[in-house]
Amino acid sequence: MIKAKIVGAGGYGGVGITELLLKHPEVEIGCLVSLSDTGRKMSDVFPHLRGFCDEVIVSPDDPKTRELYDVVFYSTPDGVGMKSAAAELERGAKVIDYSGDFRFGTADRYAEYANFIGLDPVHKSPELLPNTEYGLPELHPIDESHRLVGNPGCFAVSCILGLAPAVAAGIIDPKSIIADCKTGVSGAGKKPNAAFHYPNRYDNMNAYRLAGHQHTVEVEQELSLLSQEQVQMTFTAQVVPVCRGIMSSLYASLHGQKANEVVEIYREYHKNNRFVRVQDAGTPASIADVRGTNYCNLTVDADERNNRLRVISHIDNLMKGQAGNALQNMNLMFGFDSGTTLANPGQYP
Ligand SMILES: NC(=O)C1=CN([C@@H]2O[C@H](COP(=O)(O)OP(=O)(O)OC[C@H]3O[C@@H](n4cnc5c(N)ncnc54)[C@H](OP(=O)(O)O)[C@@H]3O)[C@@H](O)[C@H]2O)C=CC1
Ligand SMILES: CC(=O)N[C@@H](CCC(=O)OP(=O)(O)O)C(=O)O
Repeated sequence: MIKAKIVGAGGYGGVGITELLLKHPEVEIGCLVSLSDTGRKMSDVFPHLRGFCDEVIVSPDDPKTRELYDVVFYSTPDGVGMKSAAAELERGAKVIDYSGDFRFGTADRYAEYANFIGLDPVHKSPELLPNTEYGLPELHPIDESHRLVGNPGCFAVSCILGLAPAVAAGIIDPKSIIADCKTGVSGAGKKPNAAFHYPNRYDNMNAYRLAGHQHTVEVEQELSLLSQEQVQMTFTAQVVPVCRGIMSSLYASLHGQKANEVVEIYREYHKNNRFVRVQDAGTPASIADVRGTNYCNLTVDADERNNRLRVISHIDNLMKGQAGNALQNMNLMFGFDSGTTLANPGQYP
């Protein structure tokens, strides 16, 4: 049995990993840390956990936080994990951070990301960066040797899994990619603000951060590793009035392949990726098929009239886009089966 600490337990990613770990046969939740929910039982903050997780949430400076936990999840905004992950690693813990803090392997790459989104470009623990892994196990095998993982961004997961086969096979022009991505409201986290007030969200939708969304950097980074050329894309994030789910519509210019050939390339690329399901355009698909699951469903197609790839990628932003993927990483980092507590079909409708 391993012990877990969850920092940011009071937020969506924190409750998400709590729900999953409560069902995990090899993990016990040892410590829940947050800011404004300090002193409250987890089940008072999230009543559906009553009787399942009545642990009291502690503040980041509580002595309990300094005990040794085998795994520490940072479900916190950018800039939190990078300040205390080194101490966790020194104590002997393994660390999985959900933010952008450990998605880049050098201080320069981190600075590029931070500058792109207007954060302080100086990483607080640059010495850790050579040992971090970009935590998308479908592209970067994760195993027991890994001690620090930067869990990817939610849109990034949907785009990278949906474009990697085409980029790796060289069947598209890597400068022609368009990612048109829609997310549910939970993507913005739990803290209320005016833009996410009910009247602004209900019966409404909008594109945002057109000047530069933070996930552009990691998608281009990861796809460029698979390509002979630097990948550049046009990325449009949109928020739509659903609670959880991402639908990314991905387009690029093909070099003449037919739809059935493209589907075969995708099936071959993802054949060992248990959480990626490839289907052709004849099969209906929606976010309802992945809600509450760790699956990424890819509908793969070619518009043969215009010689264009079209892939529709569906994930649950809080699962494969966040806590589910984090648990997949944890399973691999501790030598458990990657699907422990994750290999289930969710609930429908
Ligand atoms: N929501 C999504 O779809 C996805 C989010 N992410 C990333 O996951 C991370 C968490 O996101 P999400 O769950 O949506 O966010 P939430 O805002 O729902 O949760 C963040 C939590 O972190 C707590 N927190 C903030 N600073 C600290 C600190 N210094 N020490 C301890 N706890 C702290 C907050 O406490 P308090 O509320 O009291 O301030 C809150 O409980 C972010 O990095 C986000 O960008 C990644 C993929 C998808
Ligand atoms: C609706 C909304 O605001 N969604 C968030 C998704 C959060 C996320 O994935 O956070 P990271 O940057 O840590 O990956 C966004 O677009 O920023």
